[in-house]
Amino acid sequence: MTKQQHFIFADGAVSIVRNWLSLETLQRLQAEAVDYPWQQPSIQLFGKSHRIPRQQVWFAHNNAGYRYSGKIFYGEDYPECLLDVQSRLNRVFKLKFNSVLANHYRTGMDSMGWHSDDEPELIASHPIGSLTIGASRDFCLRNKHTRETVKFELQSGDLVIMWPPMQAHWQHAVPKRSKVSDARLNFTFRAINDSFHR
Ligand SMILES: O=C(O)CCC(=O)C(=O)O
Ligand SMILES: [Fe+2]
Repeated sequence: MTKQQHFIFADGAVSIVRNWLSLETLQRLQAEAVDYPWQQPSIQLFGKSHRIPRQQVWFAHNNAGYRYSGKIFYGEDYPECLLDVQSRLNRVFKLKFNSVLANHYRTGMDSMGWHSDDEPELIASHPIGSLTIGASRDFCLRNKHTRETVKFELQSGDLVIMWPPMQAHWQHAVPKRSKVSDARLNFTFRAINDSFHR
């Protein structure tokens, strides 16, 4: 039995299912991800161009467009194992994920800053699901209004579901951890309106 934890806030909720991915699927997905078309796009910050501190790939049904880091990315076709995992998530939790941002944190020096997954092309009434493989990292949540923060350590195989209206009221981040030398993969599944950027 996998361990489940549910955190209910006044303005959102988070579920964590520890060890949701079997070791076999985890290894298959990790092997598949070696060949993903990883990118490290640049963003403009205070007039200067910076590469994001991690690698990313956007996969989406119907090659749906997603605007992040100031650019529109059109979704790559789904790799086989990632599609299997998404189908299983959709079946088990009765969800409609149709896109996923894959993140590769090469070491603890790679990170993701505070943000909400609240872009207008995402369907706000649908949860966000996130899977972790590899190094354990802290996943931090911060309430936009009260600044309350909550920290979870995510381990290989863990599934997180952020339920609406979490993205409207909370931000999340994966801070740098200089002592971590191993890589971490994260897959953040979303439901996107695929006719938004046409
Ligand atoms: O790596 C993580 O756990 C979070 C990724 C994330 O927040 C995102 O892709 O929007
Ligand atoms: Fe996010």
